[in-house]
Amino acid sequence: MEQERAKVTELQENHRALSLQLAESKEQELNRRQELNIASDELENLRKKHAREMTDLEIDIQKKDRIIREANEDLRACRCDLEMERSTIGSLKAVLNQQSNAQLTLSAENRSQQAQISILQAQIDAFSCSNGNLALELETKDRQLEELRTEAMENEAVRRKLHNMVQELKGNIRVFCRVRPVLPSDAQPSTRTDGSSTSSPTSPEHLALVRQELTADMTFPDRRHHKEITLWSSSESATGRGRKESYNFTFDKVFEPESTQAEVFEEIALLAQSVVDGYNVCIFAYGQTGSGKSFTMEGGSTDATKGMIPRAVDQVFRVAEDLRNKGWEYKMEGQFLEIYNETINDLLGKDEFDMKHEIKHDPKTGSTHVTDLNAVPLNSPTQVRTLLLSAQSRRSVAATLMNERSSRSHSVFTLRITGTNAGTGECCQGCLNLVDLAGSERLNVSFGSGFGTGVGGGNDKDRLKETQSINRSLSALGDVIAALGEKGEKNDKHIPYRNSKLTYLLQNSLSGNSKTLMVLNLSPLATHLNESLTSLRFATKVNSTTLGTAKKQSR
Ligand SMILES: Nc1ncnc2c1ncn2[C@@H]1O[C@H](COP(=O)(O)OP(=O)(O)OP(=O)(O)O)[C@@H](O)[C@H]1O
Repeated sequence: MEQERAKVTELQENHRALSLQLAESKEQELNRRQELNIASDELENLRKKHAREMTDLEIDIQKKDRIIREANEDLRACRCDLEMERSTIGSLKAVLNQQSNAQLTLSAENRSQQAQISILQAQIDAFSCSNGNLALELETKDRQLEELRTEAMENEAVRRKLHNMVQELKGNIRVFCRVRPVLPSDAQPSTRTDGSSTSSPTSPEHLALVRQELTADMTFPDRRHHKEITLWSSSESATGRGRKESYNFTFDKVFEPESTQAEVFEEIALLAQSVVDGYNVCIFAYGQTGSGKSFTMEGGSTDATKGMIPRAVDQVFRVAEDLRNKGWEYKMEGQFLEIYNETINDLLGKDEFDMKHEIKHDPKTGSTHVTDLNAVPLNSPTQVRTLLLSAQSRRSVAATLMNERSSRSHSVFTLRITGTNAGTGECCQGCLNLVDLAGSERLNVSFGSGFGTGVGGGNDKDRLKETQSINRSLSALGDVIAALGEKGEKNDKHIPYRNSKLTYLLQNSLSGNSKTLMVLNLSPLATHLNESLTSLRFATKVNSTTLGTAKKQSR
């Protein structure tokens, strides 16, 4: 028992010792656990830190990778550049080689040119000796040229004077004849008399063919002076044989269809110039409707096609300007009227055509005046062109009521010029009348037997009145010219100027106090051959009419 007790005690002692050991172990375990917790916290922190550092490192690595890639790219580009530079250097070296070769050649050439220069210099030295002589010769030639120029100017003045004298001595109405070209509109089927028509009326071949067919047989035999025109007509004799008859006419100038406005004006220029010298000049266009009167007088809108009125005005202004430095001062004014149904209308007026105008002549000065007619001071040729345009539009406004007014009325453009020379005290007045007559085909009776009042056509009352009035005035013109032709030396023949407004207005231009030119316009068409022959006979009579000598209007 004792033993048992001792054993229990020993066991208890062991138990206590073991409990103590256990407690110590537990405490140690607690401590260890705390340490373990701390260590695992630290481990966690270290892990997080490590992860962060790893992320940073990866970003860093990526950056570095990018930098490396870029550096590689740069390197590649640099290599390319280097390659290119190398090839450039290679080609530059080749060029350099070529250039140095060329330089060698140039140097050789340069040396040979230097040698040539030396030779030339020697020649120049030799020439400069004779240069002095040449300069003297040149001076003499210049002097001679100047003398010739002065002589030419003097000759020109003499030529003009002689021209005026010839024109004064000639004393008759001069007549130009102008044939207009065939126009595309002439080839329209409506113009054709045979009533035929073809498939393509506007093709060039067709037009050429139709033109040939339509054109009257006309020739111009005087190739040198251009003064003749011959018309040919074909007819059938009683025996059925074809017969050709020719009609030859001679005028002061004949203009063929190809003639230009400038060529026609060249012949008229000196007449226009005489106006500035103080003469009265009258140019009138005569011919059937559509024969080119308005084209000749007024013309088209371009410089090449402008007609006699604008060209004459330009010329008058040019001459007046030239005479300025000889002390002459000029004043110019323009009037533009039409005679329609024996009534004068002011084409430069502002009102309706209801004003009555009367024609007055001053026997002392030989000047003509139309009452209440607008006289527009003219300062430049451009202003005249504007005036002509406004007159045309005024006429065409009337034409909407009257139908083709221009061929049914006479128009008269008048340019008056007054010149004074303060130095010499001289004064002169000139007057230029440019007349576009109504179509002459309304005259059915030929000149010489006296123009009748045959009616041209149409039942319409206005047309009848127009036709009668045109007939009256054109036949009055024929009568006046016939009477002037018969006047002879005694000067006692009555001239019926008062029989129409037209002849009364142009009295001073027709009575010998004026240089008068008639431009006969002809149609080239075969259908108008008879009308052309009538016009040519009338013009021939006019051409042989002696009016007297034009007088200079000066004080
Ligand atoms: N020399 C020419 N060159 C070119 N075309 C011309 C020529 N002459 C006339 N013409 C043309 O012929 C046509 C008729 O001419 P214009 O009107 O001048 O005739 P006109 O005799 O004045 O007729 P009207 O009596 O009806 O006024 C116009 O189209 C005009 O442009």
